Amino acid sequence: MSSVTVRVPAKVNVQLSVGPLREDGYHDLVNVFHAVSIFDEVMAKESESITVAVNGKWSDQVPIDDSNLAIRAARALAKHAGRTYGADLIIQKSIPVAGGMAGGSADAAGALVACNELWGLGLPFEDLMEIAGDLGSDVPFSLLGGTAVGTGRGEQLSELPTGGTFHWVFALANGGLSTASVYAECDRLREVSAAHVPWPQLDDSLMEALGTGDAYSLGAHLSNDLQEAALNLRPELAPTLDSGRQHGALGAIVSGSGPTCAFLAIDALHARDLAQSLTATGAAHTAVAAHGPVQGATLI
Ligand SMILES: C[C@](O)(CO)[C@H](O)COP(=O)(O)OP(=O)(O)OC[C@H]1O[C@@H](n2ccc(N)nc2=O)[C@H](O)[C@@H]1O
Ligand SMILES: Nc1ncnc2c1ncn2[C@@H]1O[C@H](COP(=O)(O)OP(=O)(O)OP(=O)(O)O)[C@@H](O)[C@H]1O
Repeated sequence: MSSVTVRVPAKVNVQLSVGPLREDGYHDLVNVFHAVSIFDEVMAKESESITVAVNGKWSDQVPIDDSNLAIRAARALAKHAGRTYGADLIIQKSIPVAGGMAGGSADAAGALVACNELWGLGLPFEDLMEIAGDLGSDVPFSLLGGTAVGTGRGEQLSELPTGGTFHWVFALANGGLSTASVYAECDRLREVSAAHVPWPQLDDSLMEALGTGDAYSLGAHLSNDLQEAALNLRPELAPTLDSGRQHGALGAIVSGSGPTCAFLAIDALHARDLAQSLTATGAAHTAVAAHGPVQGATLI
């Protein structure tokens, strides 16, 4: 086999509950991930060494040195297999960079699946999940896809059945936000308010909404403990969220660490109209309609 291609989805967090800061600098979470139909593609081609190239809209914002998460994933896989392997990784990027939609994690997950196939390793999914968890808290979910609850750092996953397809609009922002800075701002706000930080709990009403496919109830129960921090760092996101609500979004929320804003629509037609309204009114410069849940990293 001389080349393989893997398609990997973006994510939105429909519940992101952040526990107290841990000694290792991470936070324990209840993180309800939902994979949506905005995809990066990772192609792996036979080569002597491991390299990466990035094409597409956001390519100029992605590092192509050893810090690229796809390169790190390929190296971690080769190390796990105990041999030196090579692959030219070519990423077709559609997921916003540093947008809170796990774009880098998607590329890492794509590289794991693609190189496992290209190199004929045949490693089981569980091994890939373990390597994924060491690469980043969101990487296991990019492999798994669907809808799932993440605990620990977000890397310990349990799949959640959903009762239907949900329709979303994502308002993309100019420039990204660093995930670490948003968590740090969340800690700072908590320190200032001196409020007790409760242990994160799964929202039963949200679970029921997902299970029955009730978009109205899901919209009412979306929650993100990082939202206040993201809005503090990017105050211009507040009017974007308001605008989506005014145009009939069932729920409006910052996606993960932001700055992408996610809007839950009634159906596909409403999502299309909502995307148009958000751009026509200038509330977003780009708005993309998508649906979920979709599969995780998949060979195509
Ligand atoms: C905001 C989310 O995207 C929600 O899914 C994730 O929690 C972030 O996942 P990620 O981008 O894969 O993050 P990682 O690469 O593991 O960590 C980046 C940084 O985010 C912070 N971080 C991340 C995950 C977590 N549970 N607690 C944290 O405090 C830490 O400062 C860490 O150094
Ligand atoms: N393959 C990659 N694609 C995008 N960014 C990458 C990649 N590899 C490394 N990076 C670096 O990681 C940073 C975060 O990018 P990413 O797109 O993963 O953020 P994010 O979507 O906000 O992450 P998350 O939602 O998982 O917190 C970027 O600013 C970039 O410097």
